Amino acid sequence: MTTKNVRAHAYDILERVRDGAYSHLLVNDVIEKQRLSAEDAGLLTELVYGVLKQRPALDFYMTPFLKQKPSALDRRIQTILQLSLYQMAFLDRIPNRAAIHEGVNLAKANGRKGLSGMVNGVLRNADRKGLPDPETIQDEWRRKEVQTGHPVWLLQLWANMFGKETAFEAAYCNLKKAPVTLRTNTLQQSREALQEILNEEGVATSFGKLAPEALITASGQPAKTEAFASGRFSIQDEASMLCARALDPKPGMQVLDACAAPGGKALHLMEWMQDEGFVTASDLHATKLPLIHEQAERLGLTSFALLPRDARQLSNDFAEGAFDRVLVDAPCSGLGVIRRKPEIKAYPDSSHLKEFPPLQEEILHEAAKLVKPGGRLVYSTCTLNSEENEAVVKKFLHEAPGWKLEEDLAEKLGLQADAKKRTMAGAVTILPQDAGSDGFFIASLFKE
Ligand SMILES: C[S@@+](CC[C@H](N)C(=O)[O-])C[C@H]1O[C@@H](n2cnc3c(N)ncnc32)[C@H](O)[C@@H]1O
Repeated sequence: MTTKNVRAHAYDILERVRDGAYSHLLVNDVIEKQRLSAEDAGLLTELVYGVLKQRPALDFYMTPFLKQKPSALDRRIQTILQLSLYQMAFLDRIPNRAAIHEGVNLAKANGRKGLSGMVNGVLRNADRKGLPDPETIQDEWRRKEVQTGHPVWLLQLWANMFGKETAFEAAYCNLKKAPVTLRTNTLQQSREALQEILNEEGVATSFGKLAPEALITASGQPAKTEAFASGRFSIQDEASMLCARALDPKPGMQVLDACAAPGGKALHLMEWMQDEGFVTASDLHATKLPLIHEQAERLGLTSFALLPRDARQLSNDFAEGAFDRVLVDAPCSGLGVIRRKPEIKAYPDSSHLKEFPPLQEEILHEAAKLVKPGGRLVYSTCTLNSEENEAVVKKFLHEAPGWKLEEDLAEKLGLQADAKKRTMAGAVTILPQDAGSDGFFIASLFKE
């Protein structure tokens, strides 16, 4: 495949993401179906994620060379300019003239022949006169929007929660590449033994900082190893590994994962319990459940059942107090996983965030009914939004008598003071800058 074709694929993906598709699924799909070489796959990933991460900067760069605002451009032309400017501003290995030439060709190929002259003019001007410097932006929020690629509404949301400096730090961190983190299947070997096995297969790793079962990939392709095929590990973010630790189910227990797909935590819970006991992995979307079955087979795990259910109606299936442990890893806005899914920050304002708390509250109440007296309920999200995290838990505690937060959660998880200080007692908030994991929230509840 030529670099030119890789750009055309990147453009198609970016346009489809603007229509609501998920970048990581499309990128993986093109890499697989087109059988891209490692080099082409790297370039495609870089172009798609780079543009999605840096959109505010790319629009800022094109502005001096346009007659209208970037948002008023023909949408396809805006995407083509973003893609070309990304190569010019961020990729040293691509000469500007190649980026310009291919940008013009993309405009022609996508039915924008009449506008290809405009693309040519903007890009040539940018090349000749140089790109504007974000440091010259007077307003601090707008400047940070351009520098971090995060919209002002999101920076302000985080500044209200964590303070301005911490919020900016999280946003800068999201510009980095997310690590590929591996969860040792401790039923097969220790983390140290897995590290050696992977080393022999050409995958170098270091120990994770948050979870004792985590390895961080330094080089190589872990998903292509024999060790992966034979179930020695899974790929899972490190912060999300802490859910099993927080829930801490013992072998032989009855456990419910109420929002289980695609299954990372449910499978971890089975490993945690030595595959003894029973994990009911339930999810609203039946189509997502077979993947859990497939992964369980790979990992050699058998102690589970899959259940396609709306978590708001689980008490139709189970008696009150049927489970020793219940995990609610709730559907959320995903503001902690922006590095992996940068389109998450593309909303023009925060109004879409309002849809989540009512659903989260309902699921939490229903799940709580199913916990045995003396049992434990863990509520987690991969978002950094107090309305979906602390506020949901506080409202639940207010409405559900007898429930309390486990105040020593941060200590139990072995976390630094920061994770605890940022939120209420009995919960932790992990930011991407803490240990390189995703942003994550966990609260652990028990009923007296
Ligand atoms: C954050 S993801 C769960 C990730 C999963 N725990 C893991 O570790 O792989 C949230 C899940 O909730 C599911 N979901 C959304 N609404 C739901 C509902 N009303 N009842 C049950 N599951 C729901 C989604 O399908 C999604 O798979």
